[in-house]
Amino acid sequence: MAMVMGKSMTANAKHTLQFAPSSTQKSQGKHRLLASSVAFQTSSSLIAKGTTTICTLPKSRSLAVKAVVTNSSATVSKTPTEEAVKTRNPDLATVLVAEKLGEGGLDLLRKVSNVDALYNLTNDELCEKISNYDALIVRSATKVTRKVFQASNGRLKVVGRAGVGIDNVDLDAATELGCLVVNAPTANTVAAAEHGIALLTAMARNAAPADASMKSGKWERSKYVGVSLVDKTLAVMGFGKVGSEVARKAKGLGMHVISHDPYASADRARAIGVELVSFDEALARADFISLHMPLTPTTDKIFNDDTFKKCKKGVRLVNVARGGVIDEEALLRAIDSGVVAQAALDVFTTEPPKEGDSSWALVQHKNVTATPHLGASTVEAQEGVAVEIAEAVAGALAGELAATAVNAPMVPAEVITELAPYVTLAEKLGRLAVQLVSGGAGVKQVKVVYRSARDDGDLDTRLLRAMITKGLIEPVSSAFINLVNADYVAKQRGLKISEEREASVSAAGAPLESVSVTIADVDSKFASATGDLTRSITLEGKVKDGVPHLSKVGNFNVDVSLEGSIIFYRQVDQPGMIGKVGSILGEENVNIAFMSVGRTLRGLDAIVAIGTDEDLSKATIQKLADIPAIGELVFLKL
Ligand SMILES: NC(=O)C1=CN([C@@H]2O[C@H](COP(=O)(O)OP(=O)(O)OC[C@H]3O[C@@H](n4cnc5c(N)ncnc54)[C@H](O)[C@@H]3O)[C@@H](O)[C@H]2O)C=CC1
Ligand SMILES: O=C(O)C(=O)COP(=O)(O)O
Repeated sequence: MAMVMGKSMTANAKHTLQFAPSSTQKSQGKHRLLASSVAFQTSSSLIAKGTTTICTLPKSRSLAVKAVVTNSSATVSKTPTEEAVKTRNPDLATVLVAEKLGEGGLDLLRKVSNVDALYNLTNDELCEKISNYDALIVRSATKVTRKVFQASNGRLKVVGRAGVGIDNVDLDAATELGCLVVNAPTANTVAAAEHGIALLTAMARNAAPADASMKSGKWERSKYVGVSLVDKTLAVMGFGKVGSEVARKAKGLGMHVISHDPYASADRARAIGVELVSFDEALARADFISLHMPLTPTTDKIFNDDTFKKCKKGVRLVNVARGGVIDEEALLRAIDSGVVAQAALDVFTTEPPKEGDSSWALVQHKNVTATPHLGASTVEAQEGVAVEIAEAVAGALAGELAATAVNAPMVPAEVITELAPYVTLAEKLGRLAVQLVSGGAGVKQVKVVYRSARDDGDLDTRLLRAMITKGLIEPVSSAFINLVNADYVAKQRGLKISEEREASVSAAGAPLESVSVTIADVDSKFASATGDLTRSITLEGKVKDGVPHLSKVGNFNVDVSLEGSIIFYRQVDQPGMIGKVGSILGEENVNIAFMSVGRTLRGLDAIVAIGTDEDLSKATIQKLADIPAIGELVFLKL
């Protein structure tokens, strides 16, 4: 008699708890996030409609989301006060705010988490502390490097960038380690655009040097004759949120505005009277150039010696984007040669500039107007950004994937709502299937078949694939898997997941009729789970009345709700079996939640799937396995 207990696998099975939003949170405005958030579900429970869990933390650090005001308060200290540590609520997530954040955001965070506001940490100090935190909030000064993610030992689950540019966060490292990165992309747009215009006008009229001259007691009217903006051509490089706002304002100043942005829509540009042109044409025509693109490998030093050669002599340059989009040495040369008449810079390659470097030399140059990265620094923008990022981080900790996630696929809220029970089903199928694998060859090939009446374009399977991956990998490893890193982790482990669609005519309205997961090229602890192919394990599931059900084990039809734990066994189809099994479970106080018998032919074999509320002891499993008519038996945890 082949009898296998699922012990070694189940011992490894991890229990994760989702962060589900409470009504309190929703009443505090979380519903705004839900409207455009991606949800992600864990193994442990069903979720509120429209949300799914992106972050699952070990139970000990689970976030009981409730309105609790902790005693931790904003401080400029580098370590939390003893009082703050003592009064920490262990049921709440702990958030490190590493740069100055508006009070509105801090208040919001304090209601749902323990908050340490510790500013001016060095990178080493951040690395030392980060393993104490579930979330980190930064602005542009903190470099969230791979070292930081590694130093967190897997605890850090969310990084919130209180602003737009995420060039100070190592997104590859975040993604690989399953850490969600969110930003606050809208609240500082107007501030940055206003600062761009402030620098443009201040530069044209020499406001800063004239002010410095007057403060030194001089009255130099002829030295500071400026240039007019009206009728001049402004090239806005990057027609995104800030760029288009600058364009709108510059139109109001009577400028002729052209723009280069490889991804901008011509209609949007036309709507505000802006002509979209090529990069070279923008340079050739502009009297003023204003930079508004992100710093990426493509835009790194996009303004260099070659670029400046293409500019009109005497062009004036404004940069409120990122210092790195300009080769600063080349800009110094261009200013010295008169190609660039003036520059107004808010951002630098090195912030703050250090004596001797190119940023420093630019700041000191008489033709340069400089501000210390002030684009987002208005009272209004900082309050807005603080609330925007606090909502995004709290939402992510509560299991929602904020609309501003920058390293996870965005799935519309209505798709999440619709797929929620299938997401649970997908994880549980993966979790069950991998527990049926025997031997140490490892799972390398998995085929997922979605039976659906929907067209391909009408069924987004990314969430389902990610959850199957989670289910397959988490029970047999220490990996933490979520929507952020599922594909990455699968690839790292050489796990190939192929997806197929089968058309079905039934299940009117439902996105899916069934999902099946086949692990190929493995031996099974439960031979009956192998389907038509030898050395493969196939499980199929369906959603009934919103509840995930197992519908097939190998070629046997079963119907068992996927809750609690499951016993599978193969038995000779004969009377009295249910009674025998039931009384053994009863003696051990194990409650049967569901039971399903699937047989091939009367009198031949049957597969029985029993859902139990309690776990089975080794002795109970042995007693069941010893029943003579039972051929093979496994106990699996969901
Ligand atoms: N100085 C400061 O305090 C602030 C700086 N910023 C920076 O301003 C920049 C723009 O921010 P948003 O408008 O909010 O971002 P956004 O994402 O709305 O716009 C960026 C635009 O740049 C375009 N782009 C990408 N590559 C380009 C290229 N090679 N050439 C031309 N355009 C390109 C994109 O298509 C997009 O339309 C970012 O670098 C951001 O970090 C934003 C806020 C405050
Ligand atoms: O939002 C951005 O991209 C900014 O550059 C603002 O940076 P800050 O948050 O002021 O350090």
